[in-house]
Formats: sequence, C-alpha cells, structure tokens
Amino acid sequence: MEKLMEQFLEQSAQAEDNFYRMEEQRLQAEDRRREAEHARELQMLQMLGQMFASISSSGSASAPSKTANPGRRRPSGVRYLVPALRCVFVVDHSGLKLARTLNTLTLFISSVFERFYGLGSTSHRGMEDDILPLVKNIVPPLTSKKHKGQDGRIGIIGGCQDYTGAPYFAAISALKVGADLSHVFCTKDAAVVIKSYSPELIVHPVLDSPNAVEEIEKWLPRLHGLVVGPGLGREDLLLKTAKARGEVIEKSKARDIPIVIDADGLWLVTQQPSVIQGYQKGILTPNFMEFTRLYEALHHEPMDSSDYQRSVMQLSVAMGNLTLVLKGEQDFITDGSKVYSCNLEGSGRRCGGQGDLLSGSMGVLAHWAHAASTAGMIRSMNPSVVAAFGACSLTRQCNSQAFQRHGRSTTTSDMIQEISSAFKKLFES
Ligand SMILES: NC(=O)C1=CN([C@@H]2O[C@H](COP(=O)(O)OP(=O)(O)OC[C@H]3O[C@@H](n4cnc5c(N)ncnc54)[C@H](OP(=O)(O)O)[C@@H]3O)[C@@H](O)[C@H]2O)[C@@H](O)CC1
Ligand SMILES: Nc1ncnc2c1ncn2[C@@H]1O[C@H](COP(=O)(O)OP(=O)(O)OP(=O)(O)O)[C@@H](O)[C@H]1O
Repeated sequence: MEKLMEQFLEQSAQAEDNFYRMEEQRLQAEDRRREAEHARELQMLQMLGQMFASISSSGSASAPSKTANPGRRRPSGVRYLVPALRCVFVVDHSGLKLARTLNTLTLFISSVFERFYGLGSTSHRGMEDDILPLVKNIVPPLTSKKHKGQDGRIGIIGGCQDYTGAPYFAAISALKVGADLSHVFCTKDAAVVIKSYSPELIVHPVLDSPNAVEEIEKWLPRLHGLVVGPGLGREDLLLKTAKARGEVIEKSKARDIPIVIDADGLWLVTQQPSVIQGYQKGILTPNFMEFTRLYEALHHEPMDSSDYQRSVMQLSVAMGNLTLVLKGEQDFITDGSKVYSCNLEGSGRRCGGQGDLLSGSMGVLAHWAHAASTAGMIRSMNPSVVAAFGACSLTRQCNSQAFQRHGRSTTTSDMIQEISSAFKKLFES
C-alpha cells in the first residue's frame, strides 16, 4: 500500500513537472510573439519620426508668406503614404492644415507609445515593465485538467461584531482574483452576517470559541494562503488572546503557508514582532498609521517622515527582510534589498475597505507566486515582492476604473466589481 502511494505521489509530481515545463514553453513563445510585435511598433515609430521631420522641414521651408502674397493660397499638397496605417496623409502647406495634421500625428504617436508601454497611467513605467511580466507569469492557466481547489484555497482570519465588511471584502476579492475556495474564520455573530452577504464564502464561526486555535488548525493543511487581520478587532477575547493569534501564525509558518498580515493583525505584530520576523513567505501591508506604530515599536524612535523609502527599507531589514508594503499615494514595496514603488493611477477616492481588497487579492497572488517560484518559473525576484506588486497594481486599477464610473460615490463593492476587467487589462493582455 505504502509503495503504491509512493508511486502515485511520484507520478503526480512528474505530471506536475511536465505541466509546468509545457507552461514555461508556452510563456516563452508568448514572450517571443510580444517582442516581435514591439519590434514592429518600434519600426513604425521610427518611420513616423522620419515623416514628422520631413513634414516639419518642408512646412517651414515652403510656408506661404502672408505679407508677400496675401490673396493667394497654394492648392497643391504633399501626399505621404503610410502603409503601416493603411492611409495617405495629404498635407498642404497652409499653417492650419499642417498644424492639424501634426496634431493627428502626435495623437497617433502617443497612442502607439501608450500601447507600446502597456498602460495608460502616470506610473513609473520602468518598474511596471520589470515586475508586471513576472506577475503575468505566475497566473496559473485555466485548463480542464484541474480540479476544484488547485488554483487556491485561501483563509481570512477576521470578522467580529463591529467589522463584518472587512473580511467579506478580503475573501470575495480572493475569489474574484481566481482562488477556488475562500474561507472566513470569524466570531459567531459575524458569521451569520458574512454568510448573508455571499453564498460563495465558507464561513467558520470559531474565533470566539474556547478552542479557536484547534478549530483553525484543523483547516490549515487544506489552505494555500492566509490573510490575518481584516476586521479581526483588537480585543483579547477574540481568538482568546494575542498568544493564541500568535499560535495560529506559528502553525501556519510551520506548514510553509504564505501569510499576509493586515489591519488588526499588524497590531499583534507590533506587540510581538518575532511572530513573523524573518518568514520569507510573510507580507505585511500597513497603512501609514500602522506603519508608524510598527516602526516605532522596532526602532524605539520616531520614523523619518521625510524619507518613506528609507524607513520602509529599515523596517524590512529589522523584520528579517520580511516583505513590507507601505500603502499610500504611492505604495512602497520592499524585502530590504530594493524599494519598488507602485504608483499606477488610482483616484482621489479613499473609501474604507480598499486595504481589504488589497490583502485578499495578495493572499491568492502570494500562493501563485510561491508555487511558480518552486516550479522555477520566477528566479529573478522574491515571489512575495512579485505578489505584493501585483496586488497593489490591481487594487489601484480597480480604484481607477470604479472611480470613472461612480466618481465620489465609489465604494469598495464598486471596486470589487472591477476586479475581473482590471485583472484582464493588467495581467492577461
Ligand atoms: N466595512 C468594514 O467592516 C471595514 C472595516 N475595517 C476594519 O476596521 C478595523 C480598524 O481599521 P481602521 O482603518 O479603523 O484602523 P487604522 O488603520 O488604525 O485607522 C485608525 C485611524 O488612523 C488614521 N489613519 C488611517 N490611515 C491613515 C493614513 N493613511 N494616514 C493618516 N492617518 C490615517 C485615521 O484617523 P484620523 O487621523 O483620521 O482620526 C483612522 O481613523 C480593521 O479591522 C479593519 O480591517 C476597515 O478595513 C474598513 C472597512
Ligand atoms: N493617496 C492615495 N492615492 C492613491 N491610492 C492610495 C492612496 N492611499 C491609499 N491608496 C491605495 O489604497 C489601497 C488601500 O490603502 P489604504 O491606505 O486605504 O489601506 P487601509 O487604511 O488599510 O484600508 P482599509 O480601509 O481597508 O482598512 C492601497 O492599495 C493603496 O495603493
């Protein structure tokens, strides 16, 4: 029996290896196709540049002088054939027409530039160019060969009488990003409410039970990613004590599960940094207030608020090169070696719950990134950083899209509606 089991495990490992090898080949072919497309667009840009130069010089050389001959206009024009555009530009040399044509060309060139560089935003394109392709690489293919659960079973620890929205936002975001199953571990009274928001979620009313740790531990072997904190509250009665919360994190670490710690989970880390210090599959996602508290707890001095990049780097190093995301106008992401900033355009709308969308989606991406890294599909970068960058980009893109539709009325639920198209735009195009 044992031998059979061994054989079975060996065969499934082999099948998995084969699958990832084929997937890598597919991705390489896709990369080659994209490179060829980019090369064609570059060529087109060069050609347009030359055309631009020739229009400008012929325009200035032969522009009619109004004072010399005010009553007459030149009827003739120069015809420019642009095969790549399948059209002909006719440029006469009156100032107005030339200006219009130049405007059209400028618009066209900027649209090609925008397509060439991928995203219509004000972000630093360099970083996106570096990391977004890696995020694309970690997204598992949707094939008919998989069974339910293979693309991720994510657990959210949080949800109490006061906060039912936060764990819901995180859990539903995990599902919408592509996890197969999403579990919420919350208190009894929160469970009924969360279940009523959505039949898609599996809700465990365990946090205020006397054996909460054991109840959660039972599920750990089945989870691929854990998000600790959204709506957890800071009361010791939940999950009994901070010690009990620490135990859940310790047990998840022992199982090598990626852990995202957000919101009230960070309160625990501030009290007891060692609980996650040095864990390479851990990610902390503090907002400014949470970051300040953490920084001061570890460094015993106020942080230098004139240089966030330095502070985030220092805190990551102090936490044993843990991946940190300092959220804000720009998100700063680091594992202590380099700081990446994600400043994809979002909006000015700051409704509550956006951090929950971020942490829930990061839970799934962290699982995908570490699985891809184990399969040798990302070698050049820390998978936790790739996951963090992906989730920040996605959240900001959802915010921007929702804001375009709803303006000041935008809520986190509106952002969640945008996950599907934002994900496609960023990671599947
Ligand atoms: N629908 C739900 O169920 C939701 C539930 N949620 C859950 O609530 C729980 C507690 O989370 P929290 O957001 O109230 O606590 P925390 O972040 O400590 O803020 C406390 C105060 O700090 C300030 N402040 C905050 N950010 C700042 C910044 N960037 N820069 C400067 N100051 C800033 C600000 O105070 P102010 O200075 O404006 O008075 C803020 O009021 C947690 O479990 C979370 O998951 C949320 O997810 C939302 C949706
Ligand atoms: N000033 C800003 N401009 C643009 N995006 C921002 C800004 N501040 C935060 N964000 C984005 O909003 C998301 C959530 O960050 P935020 O600081 O609101 O978290 P939070 O306070 O923990 O959220 P929550 O309300 O869920 O507790 C992040 O992905 C971040 O990129």
